[in-house]
Parts: sequence; C-alpha cells; structure tokens
Amino acid sequence: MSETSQQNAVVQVDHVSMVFNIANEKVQSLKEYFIKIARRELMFKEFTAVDDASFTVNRGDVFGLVGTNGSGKSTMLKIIAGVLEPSKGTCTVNGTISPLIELGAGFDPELTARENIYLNGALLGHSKKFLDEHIKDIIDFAELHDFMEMPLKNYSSGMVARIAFAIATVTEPDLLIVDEVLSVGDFLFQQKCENRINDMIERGTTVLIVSHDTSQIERLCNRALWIEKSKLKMLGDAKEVCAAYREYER
Ligand SMILES: Nc1ncnc2c1ncn2[C@@H]1O[C@H](COP(=O)(O)OP(=O)(O)OP(=O)(O)O)[C@@H](O)[C@H]1O
Repeated sequence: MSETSQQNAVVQVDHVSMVFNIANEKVQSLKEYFIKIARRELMFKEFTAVDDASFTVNRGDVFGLVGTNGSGKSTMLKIIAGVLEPSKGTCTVNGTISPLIELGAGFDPELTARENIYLNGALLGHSKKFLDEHIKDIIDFAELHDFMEMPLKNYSSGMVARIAFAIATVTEPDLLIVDEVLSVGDFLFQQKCENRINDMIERGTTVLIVSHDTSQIERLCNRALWIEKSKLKMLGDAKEVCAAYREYER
C-alpha cells in the first residue's frame, strides 16, 4: 500500500481470522463445566467466524457491512472496536472510536437510565464534568425525559437503543461503529439517527454500519462489504454490492 493511502486509512484490516472454540456438548452448570474440564471430558471444536479478511476503510467513507445471519459481520465489528482480539492477522484503527455494538453492553440493568448515561459515558472515556454539561443534550436527543429515573431493565429494546445512540454520538469520533442498534428504533427515531449520522459524515466522521436493510446501506453508504459464511465475498460501491447481495438472497 502507498504512503498516501496508508495515511488515509482509518481502519486497516490485514489477513484477520477469528476462530472460536465451541463445546461439543451442552453442560448444565458452571460446576459441571469445571468438573468436565478437570477430567478432560469436555471436547471443543474450532469454528472460524472470520476467515482471512483484508480491507481498508478510508477517512470519510461510510462503509456498510451486509451478509446473511451468522456470516461474521458483528464479529468483524467487534475486532475493529477492540472488543475481540483476532486469532490471526492485525487490525489497526487510526483515531477515536464510538462503538455502538451490542445493545445493552456497557449498561447495568439495575441502574436508572440517568445513572447508566454516566456509567456508559465513563466507559466511552467521558469525564463526569463533560457528562454533566451534555446530559441534557443526551436526554433531549433520546426523547426519554419522563423515564430517566426508571431502571434500565424496564426499558424496551428501542428505548435502550435511543439512550445508547444518544451517548455514542454526543461527541464526534473519528470512527462511528453502528451495529443493528438502529433497527430496533421506531421509524421516526431511525430517521433522526440517520440525520445525525449524515451531519457527522459532513463534518468528517468515518462510519461503519451493519444492517440487514440494504436500502438503508444504499442511502447512507458509499462503499460496502459483503461477508458470506465467514469469507469476504464482494467489496466495492455500496449500490453494486447491495444489488449483488439482493440477487443472492432471492
Ligand atoms: N463468542 C462466540 N463464541 C462462539 N461462537 C461465536 C461467538 N461469537 C460469534 N460466534 C459465532 O460466529 C458466527 C458469526 O457470528 P456474528 O454474530 O459475527 O454473525 P453476523 O453476521 O453478525 O450475524 P447476524 O446477521 O445474525 O447478526 C456465528 O455462527 C456465531 O454463532
């Protein structure tokens, strides 16, 4: 790769593979699990969720990931976000990241929504002072003013997604990673999120987005990657990749 393209890369994925060890049989409890491990009775088999992936996401790209269920999209995003260490290969990210990956991750269901804003905000690296100054913006964007003192366990998944999106986008990171969270929000909230993503794109944020809604990928993204059964199947212009993927799904 040339020096210029390297400087332009926000995400550089180089021959990345992710292999999980899956137990061959179901165990009923943690105790049984440890007993079987100690007696060497529990066998594992390897499962390759991402197989030798290499690609680059450049500054200013709005990059979509598509593929059928279980093809490895979320695993790829978790590697990019630094949540998972790849079994092979390297993944480099240049800049700050706001990951919106697993709905509810980084939240405590027993705490109120307000307390969770501080907890999740701290996990994203924000100070208490910063969160005090921005909590009104977060609550305003999520439109959940009447529910701030309610424990998060009583929230619907759409309400959790509203809070998670509002916190992740309170600052403008170099890279915004959005997994299926948008799909659980209602139509109006999805539109509001898309508008905010578009504003961030205009100001230079690079976006990585997973969605089963190919029209959403076509609307938002310039480039797309289709992952199928753990392997990269097609990389290129978002409209072309979505068209090929739709054809395959039929
Ligand atoms: N921690 C894990 N341990 C074992 N297997 C895992 C783990 N995480 C993911 N997998 C497996 O890896 C494969 C890819 O999962 P992944 O969640 O990346 O798929 P996906 O493309 O995001 O699917 P979907 O569209 O359904 O969200 C699946 O078969 C899944 O069961």
